[in-house]
Amino acid sequence: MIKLFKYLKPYKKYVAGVLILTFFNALSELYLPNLMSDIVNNGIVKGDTNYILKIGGIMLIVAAFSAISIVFASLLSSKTAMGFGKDLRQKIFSHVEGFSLNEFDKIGTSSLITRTTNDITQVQQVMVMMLRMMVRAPMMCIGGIIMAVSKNRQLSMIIVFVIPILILAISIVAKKGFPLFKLIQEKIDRVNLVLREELTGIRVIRAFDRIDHEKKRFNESNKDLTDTAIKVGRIMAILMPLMNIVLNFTTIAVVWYGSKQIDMGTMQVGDLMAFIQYVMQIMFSLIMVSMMFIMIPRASASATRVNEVLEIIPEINDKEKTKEASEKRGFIEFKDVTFSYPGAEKPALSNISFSAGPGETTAIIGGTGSGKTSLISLIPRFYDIDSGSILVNNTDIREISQKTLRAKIGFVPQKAVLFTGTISENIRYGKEDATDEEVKHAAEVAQATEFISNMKDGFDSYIAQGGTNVSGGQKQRLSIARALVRKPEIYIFDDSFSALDFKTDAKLREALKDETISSTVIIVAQRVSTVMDADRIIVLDEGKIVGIGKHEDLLNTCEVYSEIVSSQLSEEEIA
Ligand SMILES: Nc1ncnc2c1ncn2[C@@H]1O[C@H](COP(=O)(O)OP(=O)(O)OP(=O)(O)O)[C@@H](O)[C@H]1O
Repeated sequence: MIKLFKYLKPYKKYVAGVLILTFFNALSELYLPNLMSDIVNNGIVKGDTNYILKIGGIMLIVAAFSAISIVFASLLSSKTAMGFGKDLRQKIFSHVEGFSLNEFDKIGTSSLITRTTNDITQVQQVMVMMLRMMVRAPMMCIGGIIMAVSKNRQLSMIIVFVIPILILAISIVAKKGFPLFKLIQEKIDRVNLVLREELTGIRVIRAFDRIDHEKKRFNESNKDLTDTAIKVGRIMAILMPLMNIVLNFTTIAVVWYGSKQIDMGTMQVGDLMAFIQYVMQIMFSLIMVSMMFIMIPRASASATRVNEVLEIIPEINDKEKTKEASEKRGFIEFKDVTFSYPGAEKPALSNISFSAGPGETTAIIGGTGSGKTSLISLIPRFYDIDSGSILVNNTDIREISQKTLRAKIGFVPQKAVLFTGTISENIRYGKEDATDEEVKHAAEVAQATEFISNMKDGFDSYIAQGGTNVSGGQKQRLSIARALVRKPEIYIFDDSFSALDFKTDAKLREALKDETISSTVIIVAQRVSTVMDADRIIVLDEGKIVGIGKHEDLLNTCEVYSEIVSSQLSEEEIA
């Protein structure tokens, strides 16, 4: 958790303020019983009303000072903790933004969400408590002991006897509870994961009538979390009554021996009353420390999880000195590229070599799992390759900054992703400063204008979370428009026409021809009709190129291609 303290740096003035204010608060609280003993011994016992009023007045001032200082200390500590949480969430978010897809797979989306929300809140809560208790608890404990000893040395022996008992009790309870805290956070992760899967997969769950099964799965993980939390709660619940028993017995002992001393005339009534208050203060400060001991392990389990994310060094980084790609536009070259996913037994792609240039359309076809998506994911450097090189405009993509590289690319993913916001906002995602004309033009080329104008608010119509209020084909067209508005050097379409009917697919490809005349186009497709006209067709099979050329050539030379073609087209279409 200490590692996270560096995020407190911007708030050091606040932290200093809290420490100073709690210091004064503790001082005044330690002073109050002393004043009370004075009022009893010299005012009440002697019947001196003036003295009572005078010391009473001072007591009121000290109490008011104590109250004001604690109010401001609370305010500052809350501000610090909230700011700390905000900064940390921001830090995680921007760090995670730099992750390659491998790192996302490693931690998992659900866990990343829990870590950014719940885990940070745990750390934040303890931060507030620590700020307030760090100075106050030791001061009240040590100060209380000093004051108590100064009031009566003999009676103080009771405290010496009780403190080790308390410390022992706290340590036993804490030792039992510690391991369970980490477990709780992991179980929250699990609940989040199940919930996420169930919410995103609700249609499949209903269609396959698996609601009962999913309910059971959620109940199991929910119960698991609850059981662990109850277990921790039970262990921790012992602590408070235990403390109270010790506290009450201590008070009884103090009153017992104190009254005997008063009887013998070796102690004054006021001193006994002050002594009892000091004992209370010592005990309460110990209770506070023990509460901190309860919360710190949980927060430190959370802090470890947060640190795990922050300590991941993204595999894909820009070199210190990045090159600008040359003046050339849109040239792509794969030179003997081999790539494997981490932990995979064999490469997803082996010895891939080809080149593509502006004004050309390169299509990639192959059976499912043949490596098409993997291949095009390498161009924007979503993953780094094992061997070989990928050149864009004659420069290795590892030499160019990721920002420069990606600015050259208009990427349309296999699964269209839209963001909450209006249609025009979604299209403008490709180019922030696109004019209304540019947005409209992109929509037109993507064959989206018709359905957009049929929507209630046209381009201002609202896209619901996850794009659920538009159809699959409409989503695809909007994500195509988003790439088009960028006017990039390189277009990558990953099976992006699959949800379109044949007519729209043909119209869209026709409109794209004019639009992409000076750009390099790479299209991944399952349909032969989509790739037939391409300048170059790459046929993939089990991660290897088994054919490369034009449609007519491949029909005669590539067995895999002719099999795909004959399974899809009629004799006349092939000719
Ligand atoms: N993130 C990943 N981690 C590990 N292996 C993966 C990952 N993504 C894909 N693979 C594996 O790589 C191989 C190629 O997958 P890829 O998605 O590139 O195929 P594809 O040709 O695009 O298939 P489809 O047409 O079904 O989309 C498959 O065997 C797949 O199991």
